[in-house]
Amino acid sequence: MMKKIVFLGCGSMGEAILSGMLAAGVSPQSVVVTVRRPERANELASRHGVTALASNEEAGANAQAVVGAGVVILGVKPVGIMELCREVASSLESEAVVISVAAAVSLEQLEGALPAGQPVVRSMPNTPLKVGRGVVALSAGSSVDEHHLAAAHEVFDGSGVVLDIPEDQQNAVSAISGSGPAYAFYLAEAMAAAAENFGLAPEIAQILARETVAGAGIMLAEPGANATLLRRAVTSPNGTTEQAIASFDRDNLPGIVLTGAQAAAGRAAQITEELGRN
Ligand SMILES: NC(=O)C1=CN([C@@H]2O[C@H](COP(=O)(O)OP(=O)(O)OC[C@H]3O[C@@H](n4cnc5c(N)ncnc54)[C@H](OP(=O)(O)O)[C@@H]3O)[C@@H](O)[C@H]2O)C=CC1
Ligand SMILES: O=C(O)[C@@H]1CCC=N1
Repeated sequence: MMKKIVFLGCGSMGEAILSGMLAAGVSPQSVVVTVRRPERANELASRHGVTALASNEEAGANAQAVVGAGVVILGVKPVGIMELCREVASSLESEAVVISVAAAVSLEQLEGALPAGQPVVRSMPNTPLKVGRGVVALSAGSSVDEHHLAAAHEVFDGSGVVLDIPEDQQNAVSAISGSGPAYAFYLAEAMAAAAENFGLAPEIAQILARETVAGAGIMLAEPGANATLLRRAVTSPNGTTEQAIASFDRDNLPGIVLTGAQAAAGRAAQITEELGRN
């Protein structure tokens, strides 16, 4: 049987990873999750068939969960993650691979809160892992060997593309693929609002925007797909799309996206610094 996989914290991101992992064939019997609220624990247990513990109900839930675990995924918010590391430190197996999904929390900060020599991997996943189309970037800590890194890859391999990157690129990755699903959803929201502005019924507006962004995403997911070529295929010379793209260019949509991504990466750097002061 596969060694136990533990999620300490299982909200939006944790559940997306969990869903992708189970869909890829991992047995729910090998998974234990912890959350704070009992109602959330019950929800996860009944939805996925995993063992779920609530730390508000059982004070030692996190420490209890990591005993005997081969992989421990830290799925909590950056604030509180170091406290969580210290809470479970003495219960971790020395060979357990600790994978943080937290934006902005450095390997140095994580390693400082865990036992010396603990293998730690910093990751930046995204929620499309839930549907098998995620992207995850991994950066290995100082005690990670090839077996530990392979174990981290194995967590995500069945539900998306896994990349190995230097840690100093993590904030940039976070600003593109970590936050990126929100940018795509925001575009869908803006398209629906534009449709309503034309006088279309709200439910029709939602369908048009949702199906269009989803359909375009599926086309982009085809092997060898190229966003520029796909865009050009819609843009007839002297046609209608051309006018919309020209308007987006005049309003500098690429510049707007760049400034937004820079703001996201800047916030990550700020969070790292704030955590360092605690
Ligand atoms: N959301 C995203 O798209 C992405 C998020 N991330 C990272 O993922 C991490 C989690 O974010 P997200 O999933 O959005 O946040 P959520 O608030 O949705 O999830 C946090 C989870 O942690 C649980 N939790 C908090 N404290 C404890 C504790 N002490 N012990 C056990 N469980 C605890 C919460 O339980 P309860 O529900 O009971 O309160 C909840 O299940 C963040 O660090 C973020 O940077 C990274 C990439 C993308
Ligand atoms: O917004 C956040 O902080 C997290 C990290 C990347 C996506 N969501």
